[in-house]
Amino acid sequence: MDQKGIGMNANTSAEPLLKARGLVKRYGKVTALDHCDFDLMPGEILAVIGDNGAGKSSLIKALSGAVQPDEGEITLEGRPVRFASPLDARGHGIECVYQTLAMSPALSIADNMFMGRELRKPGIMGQWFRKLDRPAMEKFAREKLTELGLMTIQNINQAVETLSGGQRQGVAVARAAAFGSKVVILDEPTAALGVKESRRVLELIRDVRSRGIPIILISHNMPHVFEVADRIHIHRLGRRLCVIRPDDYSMSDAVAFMTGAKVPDEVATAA
Ligand SMILES: Nc1ncnc2c1ncn2[C@@H]1O[C@H](COP(=O)(O)OP(=O)(O)OP(=O)(O)O)[C@@H](O)[C@H]1O
Repeated sequence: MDQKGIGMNANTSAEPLLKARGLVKRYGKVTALDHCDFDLMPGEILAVIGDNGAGKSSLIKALSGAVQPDEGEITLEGRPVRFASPLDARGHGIECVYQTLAMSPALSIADNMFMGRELRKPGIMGQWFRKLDRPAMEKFAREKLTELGLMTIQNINQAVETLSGGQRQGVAVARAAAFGSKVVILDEPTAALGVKESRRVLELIRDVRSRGIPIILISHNMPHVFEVADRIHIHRLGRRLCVIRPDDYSMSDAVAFMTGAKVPDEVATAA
């Protein structure tokens, strides 16, 4: 079905930046994605919510190259894509920050920001002896963290294990935003954080959006979802049930849709 009838923001006329149609993912006898559709509009924060086991992770994994769907099509900026791996998806500008952050705790912030993309010294030292250009990496990391207002971090050479949970999440998001990403996917970014740190991460999510990068936010935290999301994709039984805007529905409506206690009306029809 198309997007008619869904109350949307100023992006309504735009084409989805990232779109999926009819995604199917089976694990043996379990159908984790059952002809699932998905639309991420340019510049929006799209929350993905759903009950445990509804298939949210499977959807995100399919969109970020961590699993290959058995059926269906994904398009990025209107072009069909097929991601062989998360690295492949990243190469196309899709950055995923997982719950279990892919960071090396003992390495510095600068090192973590560059993981797999280190800058080498110019000339023979870099090309043949693989010497890292540390000053350039530190400068870049410092600039990016400052841009996102994350310079509460004192020392760029500080090991990531010495950072607070919120700061770590910040580094991961800064990393995603710094490398020219087209889409940033955040999986439960506030799950392990305290109130103050969660606040900071929510602000950071808005900052990233204000830089024009759309965000997919998977979260079980309804107040956070309702606070930052432009639209909310509600996932149920392996597919998109509907998409709502936080202004049009209450949190209890969303939970009722998610659990099947209530059937969405046409304002919320997208599935
Ligand atoms: N690797 C796997 N092997 C077998 N079954 C799987 C695998 N991954 C997911 N599933 C199954 O697919 C279904 C959807 O799981 P998925 O993790 O995508 O849901 P979810 O909405 O992210 O759940 P949660 O909120 O609990 O993390 C579940 O029934 C799950 O058991």
